[in-house]
Amino acid sequence: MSYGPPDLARQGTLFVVAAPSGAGKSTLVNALLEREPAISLSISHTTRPPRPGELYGRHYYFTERAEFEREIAEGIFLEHAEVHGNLYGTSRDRVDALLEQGRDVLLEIDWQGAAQIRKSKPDCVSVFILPPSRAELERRLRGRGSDAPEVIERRLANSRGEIAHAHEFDYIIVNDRFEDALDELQAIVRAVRLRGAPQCRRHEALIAELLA
Ligand SMILES: Nc1ncnc2c1ncn2[C@@H]1O[C@H](COP(=O)(O)OP(=O)(O)OP(=O)(O)O)[C@@H](O)[C@H]1O
Ligand SMILES: Nc1nc2c(ncn2[C@@H]2O[C@H](COP(=O)(O)O)[C@@H](O)[C@H]2O)c(=O)[nH]1
Repeated sequence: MSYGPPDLARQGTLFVVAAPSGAGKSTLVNALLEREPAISLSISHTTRPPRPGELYGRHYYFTERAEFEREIAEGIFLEHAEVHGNLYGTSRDRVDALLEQGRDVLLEIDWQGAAQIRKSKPDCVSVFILPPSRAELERRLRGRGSDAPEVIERRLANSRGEIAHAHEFDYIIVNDRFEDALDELQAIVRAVRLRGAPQCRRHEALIAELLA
């Protein structure tokens, strides 16, 4: 589906959204895309088996590990990481093509992928979603009912290591009341569209000059 002519004079903005599993990242991103349909969501590749109802090409490009590893070697990924025992990656070509057409693109990835993206695309805008408490994170993961108990345990255990990287992101949103978190995410997107990259990064060159 197309949402009006792309702005060819400007590169699109790359938004990166990360969170511990169950914090509500996909729910927030899907609701954001309803409000901001001109943003393109990148569909990731993964070796994770599909959950009931998940479709190839809509939720993920589900891939065997051997094929994924071949694709890593071929360099097709803009970023890739092992998360909760499975490989996940973002293919480079589609993201670059959309950005060059002036489209804004959103990646829903983990903190390791976000760190790789920050190196290759320093103008990206990154957002980390926190749950309001550990108890609520666990409630959401169990309540979602999409993963086996041992998978939920693993994801909960991994959440500490993921949350330890929250401060590396440009923005942090606490997803307590859903509508408030969604408003915050939309406000970030709108502010970046109006004013460009986060304010502190736009002045990096001047700060470097003043410190020289
Ligand atoms: N603010 C909220 N209050 C209560 N429940 C929420 C809230 N946000 C999301 N949820 C619910 O929490 C569960 C987990 O949400 P979601 O699947 O979006 O998490 P996620 O961060 O994308 O996880 P993963 O990384 O595993 O894909 C879902 O059942 C969702 O409906
Ligand atoms: N580095 C990347 N991480 C990704 C990508 N796609 C998804 N993810 C992250 O994996 C976990 C688990 O996802 P799930 O669908 O199995 O629940 C979650 O944190 C995702 O953000 C990717 O392309 N690269």
